Formats: sequence, structure tokens, C-alpha cells
Amino acid sequence: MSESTEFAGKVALVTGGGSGIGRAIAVRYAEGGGDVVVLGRRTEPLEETVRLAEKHGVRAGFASCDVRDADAVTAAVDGVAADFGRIDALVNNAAGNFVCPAEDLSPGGWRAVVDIVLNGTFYATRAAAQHMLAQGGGSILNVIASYAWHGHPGTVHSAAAKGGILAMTRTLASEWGARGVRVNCISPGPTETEGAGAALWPTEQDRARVLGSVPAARFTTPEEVAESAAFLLDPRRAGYITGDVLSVDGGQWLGKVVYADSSKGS
Ligand SMILES: CCCCCCC/C=C/C(=O)SCCNC(=O)CCNC(=O)[C@H](O)C(C)(C)COP(=O)(O)OP(=O)(O)OC[C@H]1O[C@@H](n2cnc3c(N)ncnc32)[C@H](O)[C@@H]1OP(=O)(O)O
Ligand SMILES: NC(=O)C1=CN([C@@H]2O[C@H](COP(=O)(O)OP(=O)(O)OC[C@H]3O[C@@H](n4cnc5c(N)ncnc54)[C@H](OP(=O)(O)O)[C@@H]3O)[C@@H](O)[C@H]2O)C=CC1
Repeated sequence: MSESTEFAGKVALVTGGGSGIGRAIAVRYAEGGGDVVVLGRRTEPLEETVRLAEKHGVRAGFASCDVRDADAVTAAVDGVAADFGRIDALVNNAAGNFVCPAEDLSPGGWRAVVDIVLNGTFYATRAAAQHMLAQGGGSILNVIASYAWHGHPGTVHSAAAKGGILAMTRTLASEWGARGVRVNCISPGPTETEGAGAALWPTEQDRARVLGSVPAARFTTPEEVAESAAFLLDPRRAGYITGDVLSVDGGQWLGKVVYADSSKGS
């Protein structure tokens, strides 16, 4: 049964909802009484998210497709609207990433990440917005990362794509604001997920380096990020927030190196 009702009667679509942050956001939406559909490539993890969401007494489903395929994304989004009757929230969370020095990054590697992150976000946004604009409102939440503005070595593909999403967010917030569609970003700091751990901090040394960039001196959890996502998705609490970014990153956006003994200064 649902514990709270903030999303009762509403429907969310979460891309990359089969794991990590996307799964936590989908389950948090269900906890708030909302129906939820998760989208990704692998069926098994999506089914597991559906099981977790259904425990909260809501209706849940999944769509299996690659966000790089615009037609498949449109079909999935239209399918959600037809099956569930509406789309109130879209969370563009699916991403691909790896660390690679820019001079070694192949055009194919650049394309893979930019296609998933930037183009995939636009395809889902465009398709969902058609339903949101027709029904008179909705909320789009894009998951980015703070290196989009402070930079980080080895992330040129992802940083460029996330920076593009930030520009997309502001543009669409101004374009659709008067028609009731809010568009925002959430920017998590280093979050303990299998995908990020394997792609970005595979060794203890990498992990320590990443941790050293976070003033709060800890990683966060998908659930902690999902709480802030729920805030931005809830029109009662965040209905006047659009075109903005909420950093949930322990201060990583400050872009400063952190010393364990702060008395030494920098
Ligand atoms: C370091 C800062 C940390 C702090 C901030 C943390 C911010 C975190 C942000 C995140 O995004 S975490 C999310 C992580 N999750 C994932 O990445 C999961 C999904 N990942 C993927 O799907 C793959 O990693 C993928 C490569 C992005 C896409 O998979 P796909 O099957 O489409 O690709 P491939 O055909 O395997 O490869 C395409 C292309 O990319 C090149 N490539 C792949 N991996 C690497 C690598 N490790 N290094 C260099 N190049 C790579 C691959 O060679 C292909 O290129 P071409 O051969 O065609 O030129
Ligand atoms: N973890 C972190 O430290 C941080 C993460 N972020 C962002 O948070 C979001 C989630 O990251 P996180 O949970 O860590 O990562 P995960 O790797 O756990 O999740 C990524 C999800 O995206 C899906 N996905 C990847 N490629 C595609 C594709 N081509 N089409 C459809 N779905 C796809 C994956 O499913 P499947 O493979 O089955 O398709 C997977 O479920 C991302 O946008 C990431 O950039 C931002 C800052 C920090």
C-alpha cells in the first residue's frame, strides 16, 4: 500500500529506471502513490523495478528500448500515454559513460555517449511534452552532473552532453512555462551505483580521487537523490520552480579540491 499520496493519480516515466538513481526515483514516485513506467534496454532489471514499485500498491510497467532510437522512444512514450491515460512526469535519467582522455576518445565513443545522454533526452522530452502540453501540464526532470560547468578530466563526451541538457532545460522551461510544463535538472554528486562505480571509479585510487572532490567527503545514495527528485517533481512543493538546477552533490559543484585537514587551507 502507498504510504503517502503526493503523486496519487499521476503517472511518471523514468528512463534508465532499471538500476541506480533511476530505479530509486521510480520507487520513490510509487511510494508517493504515483503509477510509474521504467524504460531501458535490459528487461530483467526493469522487471525488478516494476516489482519494487508495485509493492507500494500502484500500477507499474516497463518499456524496453534504446533511447538512441527516436522512433522506438516515441512509440514507448505514446504507449504509456495510451495505457496509463496520461504522463505527468518524465525523468530523463538514462546515461552511458566512461572515463577517457579526450585525445584518445574515438568518434564512435563520443557519439555513443552524446547520443544516449543528449539526443536520448531530447527524443523522450519531445514525445512526452506532446502529451503534457495537450493535457495542460507536466514536469520534466533531467539528470545531469556538475562537471557540465566546472569540468573534469576524462569526461568531455558526458560533460558536453550534460551541458547541452542544461541549455535544453532552460530553453524548454522558457518555451513551455506558460503552458504548464516545468523543466528542471537535478545534479547528483558521486552516487553509489553499479553503473557509475564500474564506469568511473573502478579502482580504490579512482574512488579516493573522486571522493576528494566532494566537500561533504562522502558518496551519496540513489535514495538520497530520489528524495530531491521527488521534491522537484511535486507541483505542490516545486510548482514555481522551472529552468533550474538542484545540486545534490555534497558541494561538488563548487569545483574545489578538498583537504581532509581543512586547517591546512589550499
Ligand atoms: C569521474 C567523475 C566522477 C564524478 C561524477 C560522476 C558523474 C556520473 C555520471 C554517470 O553518467 S554514471 C552512469 C554510468 N552508467 C553507464 O555508463 C551505464 C551504461 N553504459 C553503457 O551503455 C556503455 O558504457 C556505453 C559505451 C556508453 C554505451 O554502450 P554501447 O554498447 O552502445 O557501446 P559500445 O558499442 O560498447 O561502444 C561504443 C563506442 O564507445 C567506445 N567505448 C566504449 N567504452 C569505452 C571506454 N571505456 N573507453 C574508450 N572508449 C570506449 C567504443 O570503443 C565504441 O567506439 P568505436 O569503437 O565505435 O569507435
Ligand atoms: N552515479 C553517479 O555518481 C552519478 C550519476 N549521474 C547521472 O545519474 C543518472 C543515473 O546514473 P546511475 O544510476 O549511476 O547509472 P546506472 O548505470 O545505474 O544507470 C543507467 C541506466 O541507463 C540505462 N541506459 C543506458 N544506456 C541506455 C540506452 N542507450 N537506452 C536506454 N537506457 C539506457 C541503463 O539500463 P540498460 O543498460 O538496461 O539500458 C541503466 O538502467 C545518469 O544520467 C548519470 O549520468 C550524475 C551524477 C553522478
